[in-house]
Amino acid sequence: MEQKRNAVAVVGAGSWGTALAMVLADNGCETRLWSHNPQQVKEINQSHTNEKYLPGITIPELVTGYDDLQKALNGIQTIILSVPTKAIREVLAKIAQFQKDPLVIVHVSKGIEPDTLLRISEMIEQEMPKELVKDVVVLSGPSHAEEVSLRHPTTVTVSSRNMEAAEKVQDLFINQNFRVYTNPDLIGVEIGGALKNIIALAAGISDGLGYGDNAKAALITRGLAEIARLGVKMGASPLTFSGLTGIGDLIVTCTSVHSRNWRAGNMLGKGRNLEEVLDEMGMVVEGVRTTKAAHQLARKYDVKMPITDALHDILFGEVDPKDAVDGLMTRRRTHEMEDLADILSERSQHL
Ligand SMILES: NC(=O)C1=CN([C@@H]2O[C@H](COP(=O)(O)OP(=O)(O)OC[C@H]3O[C@@H](n4cnc5c(N)ncnc54)[C@H](OP(=O)(O)O)[C@@H]3O)[C@@H](O)[C@H]2O)C=CC1
Ligand SMILES: O=C(CO)COP(=O)(O)O
Repeated sequence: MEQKRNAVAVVGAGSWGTALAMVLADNGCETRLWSHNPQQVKEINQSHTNEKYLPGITIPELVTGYDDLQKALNGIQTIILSVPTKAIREVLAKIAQFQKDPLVIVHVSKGIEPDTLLRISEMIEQEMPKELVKDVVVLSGPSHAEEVSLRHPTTVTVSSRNMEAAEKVQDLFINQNFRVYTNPDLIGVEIGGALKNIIALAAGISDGLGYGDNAKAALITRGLAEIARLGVKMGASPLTFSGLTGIGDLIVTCTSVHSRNWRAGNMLGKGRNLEEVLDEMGMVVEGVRTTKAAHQLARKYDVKMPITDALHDILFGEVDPKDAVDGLMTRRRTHEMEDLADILSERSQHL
């Protein structure tokens, strides 16, 4: 593989941080993988494994584990932020305590913060002092860590307000197994990545209830319609939702047993309760908090999001999943494309 000589810090050694560290190492980068768990760092450095998050996978020698965040970032210009959305502010606040030079911050998380309703790039800009941020870039798309760590062909997209920064990140990650595209639509890329987790939970529930492929196709297609309606109202390009970070990530997450969101939904559909499902997963299920945020966003932007609302009722209103599906199927009859067409026409009148 092509040899490059950058040093990069990956902040967060869960499934995704570890798989991305492997891609960087394959590209010849000196890769520092930080975890807040010293035992895990010991395992990474001694056995070159991360059994909890990527069982059976050997991590390349160019990846070194760090449990000291300041040491991991010493002399580093680019960090890959790979902790769950809920942990982002806490980790950034730690970095801001010692960091002196501006960083390129590449975030790879898929969520929206409830209550503030901020996308992750906005959370980073709010949490980090301006002088410590050179650029913020998002990397997103249909990419299960389990398959990336096996070097199976994978495609993702990077976006940023500064497309030169996005192109540098494209160059950092791209290789023969990991193809990286660019897209200037930062809002669309972040919204697609975050909201697909809601639909993946719903698809898991549908499968858990014993429904079939027709129901799954309906959820993916109508799920995409409501994600696009909200995204376009928030300023995204409608085209982005037909790309990797829209339909691409919906397909992979709604149809794969690797998806934690699908798996959690599947258990809910089989009658388990949310608390015990999250305990059993032991890994992040981003769609739960993002459902709360999207339910709030639908009201803020006055957008119809019936699948999100139904999932909100199941997760937080103790509505029985079967009743929620019945509710969706008996909604007032409607035109398939009308709402998005209205939103686009309203938007063009404001241009
Ligand atoms: N897994 C995947 O295939 C993909 C995931 N993503 C996104 O990447 C993000 C991370 O997901 P993923 O790696 O899968 O999650 P995991 O649950 O696999 O791992 C999360 C990691 O973050 C650590 N962590 C949790 N809270 C904190 C904290 N407060 N401070 C420091 N570290 C913390 C965890 O540590 P501990 O072990 O101690 O809990 C763990 O190492 C999510 O937003 C996800 O949607 C995106 C694309 C693919
Ligand atoms: O985002 C992902 C794949 O693109 C991973 O999805 P889960 O978080 O549901 O596992």
